[in-house]
Amino acid sequence: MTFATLADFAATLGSLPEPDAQASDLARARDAQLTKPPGALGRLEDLAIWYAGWRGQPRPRLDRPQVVIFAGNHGVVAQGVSAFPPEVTVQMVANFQSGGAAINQLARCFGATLSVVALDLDRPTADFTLAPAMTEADCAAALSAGWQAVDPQADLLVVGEMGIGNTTSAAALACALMGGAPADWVGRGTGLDDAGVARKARVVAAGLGRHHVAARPFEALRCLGGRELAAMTGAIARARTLRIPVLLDGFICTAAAAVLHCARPGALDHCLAGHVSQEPGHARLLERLGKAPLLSLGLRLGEGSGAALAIGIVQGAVACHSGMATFAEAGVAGA
Ligand SMILES: O=C(O)c1ccc[n+]([C@@H]2O[C@H](COP(=O)([O-])O)[C@@H](O)[C@H]2O)c1
Ligand SMILES: Cc1cc2nc[nH]c2cc1C
Repeated sequence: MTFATLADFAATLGSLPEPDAQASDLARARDAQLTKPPGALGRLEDLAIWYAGWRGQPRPRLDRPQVVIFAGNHGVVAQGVSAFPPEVTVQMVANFQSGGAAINQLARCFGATLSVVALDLDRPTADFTLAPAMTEADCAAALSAGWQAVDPQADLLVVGEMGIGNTTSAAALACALMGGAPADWVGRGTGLDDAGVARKARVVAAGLGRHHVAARPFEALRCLGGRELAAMTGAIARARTLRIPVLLDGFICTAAAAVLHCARPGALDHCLAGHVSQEPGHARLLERLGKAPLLSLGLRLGEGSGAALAIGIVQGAVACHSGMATFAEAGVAGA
């Protein structure tokens, strides 16, 4: 599917599938019979039941995790908001393609396929302190690219990103969607010092002053976001239509997801927070979304890394749920 307008994309949120209640009920009943004290697998039990509901299978398999990394460049880097130069975006895309990045190693560890989608890297978005980051056509094209990147055969999706400057876009987007002050949403990103963080907050404030997007989530995405953020928004929505569970990565990924939540409450019910990153706005945003992260490892890399690690947690939960013997099968006495 290709979207020509933001309204075309928004229309896809009108009829989203829900989890299969019968599969969740049967999974819950199975969980109660497995050879462990009730609740002894903690959050893994809820995870397995959640996964079973979305997949529509009481005893699901998890065989085909997919990681997709979207890359974009940002005009707002002209404001001095990143510790790294913008050329790093295209250089890291080459690194992903040749297998040298952290995400290549992590995807391999968990048996996930990895796709890399570079979005017009030679045509950065506009500096949002001066103009909307994207035209409607650009934003719709990026949403479409995300939508199309999801493999319909995947049974778990990680969306990640690469884009020098994108923690500034994510902070502006989060502030527009959730309110509060720019200082609540900015952090060091790739390694700004205190003066850099203060400058970043002023840049976010300038963007919010210029674009009046309150209560218009897709306009906030268009004016303040970036192509890789819009692509993540599109991919997360597409996964929902396919009932593919999603693991959210760091601050930028979660800001992109929050657009869907604000446009249609419940639109992220198929998503779990893979981890909480070091970027201070991430924990705040997850709290606003009501999502408790699976991992908290002090990561601040992006590129899907924290969510990829969490694939292993979901694999563990599903393997126990679907592979364990019941008390009756194993001849183990109950409590
Ligand atoms: O995932 C996160 O929470 C995260 C936190 C800090 C930095 N990053 C990554 O660093 C880049 C953006 O940082 P910056 O300082 O250039 O805005 C981008 O490529 C992200 O993948 C990612
Ligand atoms: C080197 C580098 C690698 C990254 N991976 C994701 N974001 C990144 C930012 C930098 C600077």
